Amino acid sequence: MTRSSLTTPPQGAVLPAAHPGAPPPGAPLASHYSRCFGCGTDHPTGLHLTARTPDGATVEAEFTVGEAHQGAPRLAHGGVLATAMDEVIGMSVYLLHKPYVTGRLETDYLLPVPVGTTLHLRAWCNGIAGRKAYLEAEGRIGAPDGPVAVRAAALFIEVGMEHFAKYGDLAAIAAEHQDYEVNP
Ligand SMILES: CCCCC/C=C\C/C=C\C/C=C\C/C=C/CCCC(=O)SCCNC(=O)CCNC(=O)[C@H](O)C(C)(C)COP(=O)(O)OP(=O)(O)OC[C@H]1O[C@@H](n2cnc3c(N)ncnc32)[C@H](O)[C@@H]1OP(=O)(O)O
Repeated sequence: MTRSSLTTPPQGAVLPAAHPGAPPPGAPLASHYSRCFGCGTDHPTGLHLTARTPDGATVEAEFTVGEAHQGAPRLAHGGVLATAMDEVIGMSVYLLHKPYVTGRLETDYLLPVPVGTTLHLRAWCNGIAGRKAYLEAEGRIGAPDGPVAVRAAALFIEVGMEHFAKYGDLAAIAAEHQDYEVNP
């Protein structure tokens, strides 16, 4: 992955331990919001990513490129692929049971991805320093060990729940997340 210093963990960054409340290996990860473009089951044209964690810290998911995801004819749009990377990375940091948002997302496109392709996605954390989480993801064509089509590196920033109340709709999130303390 070609990555900038902004998405490279600094010295002293630590790898997070799996959260005790992480889902068991192989269990499906619930969507964090039913209308999310990446994982929402109620989104009409979203990516509908379904994911699981093999170890409580990393995430695996599949995304099949459809008609709604084209850029050039019959080829996936690069922005849609970046969304898939953002989402799977977001899911991995979400395993830490703290709210984070994407601060920076860097993407390398290595191969074109035709409509109908299933991308096998994987995301993991390279370290945490203060509010900053340094994460990475890859998407492989056709199989978990298939050729790499997309790689991404990201900096996610930890925020308080007030972030979602101030800028978004905290009530809509809270309605789907009884597990989060909304007014700590
Ligand atoms: C109930 C459950 C919890 C919530 C559930 C709902 C949603 C939660 C989201 C995800 C959940 C999970 C699963 C799946 C996920 C989805 C994937 C998609 C995720 C997204 O799609 S999310 C939307 C896009 N995202 C944004 O909408 C962010 C807009 N933005 C801001 O809201 C602010 O910009 C913020 C908060 C980022 C920082 O603002 P701030 O005021 O809090 O802090 P500040 O600016 O001081 O930054 C602190 C330190 O980070 C460094 N820093 C900041 N930004 C940087 C950058 N871009 N590059 C390099 N360094 C950066 C500074 O340089 C400083 O570094 P230092 O401390 O060393 O000085």
